[in-house]
Amino acid sequence: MTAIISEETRLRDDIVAVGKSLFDRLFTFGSTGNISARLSSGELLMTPTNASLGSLDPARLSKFSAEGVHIGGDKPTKEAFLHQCMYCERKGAGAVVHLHSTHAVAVSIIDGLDQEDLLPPLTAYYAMRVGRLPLVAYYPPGDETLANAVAEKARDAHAVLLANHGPVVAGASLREAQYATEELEETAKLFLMLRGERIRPLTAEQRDALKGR
Ligand SMILES: O=C(CO)COP(=O)(O)O
Ligand SMILES: [Zn+2]
Repeated sequence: MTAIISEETRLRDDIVAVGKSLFDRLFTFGSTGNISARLSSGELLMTPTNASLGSLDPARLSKFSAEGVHIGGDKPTKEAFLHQCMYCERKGAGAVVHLHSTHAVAVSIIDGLDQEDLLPPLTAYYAMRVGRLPLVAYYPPGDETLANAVAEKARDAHAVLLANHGPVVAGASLREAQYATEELEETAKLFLMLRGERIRPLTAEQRDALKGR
């Protein structure tokens, strides 16, 4: 007999697998970071507050109705409003990943970078998966007034960097959000490694040639 696995069961398992993979590879630490994903009904699954992404329980993920009401699972991440505001601004988003990945956090603390586009297009994959990375001003974690600041920046960018905190990235699918978050972190690492060197980022023409890839 073939078991029919529902969309929700599969998505719950995917969130747990992506969380564990990111945690095991040191993309976030302790109980930091949170993940959400959207079901075709418009309902959202989210990681619970104070949970380690390395040991999530699929049955205990928080669930929100399409109208944004918490309807099941453990108490949701304190950044639930942040995830919800990304879905509002990014209509095609199927998932949102927020991490405290070290090199991206370091970039979020450097003064004097272009606040509308923090990192140069060092590689083709950064240009393809992230594109532009604006900075969102500092707010304490879980501060709901952060939503307006994020909404403003997320209107024209699917990845934003919270000052002195970490990245928030939307993707059409959970895998796309994961891959873009990883690309962002690796590019932040490259950027820090190359500080003080004369560098040769992609030109505008080279970037344009990547559109649609
Ligand atoms: O990253 C975090 C806060 O910004 C983690 O918070 P939660 O444990 O509430 O998800
Ligand atoms: Zn955080």
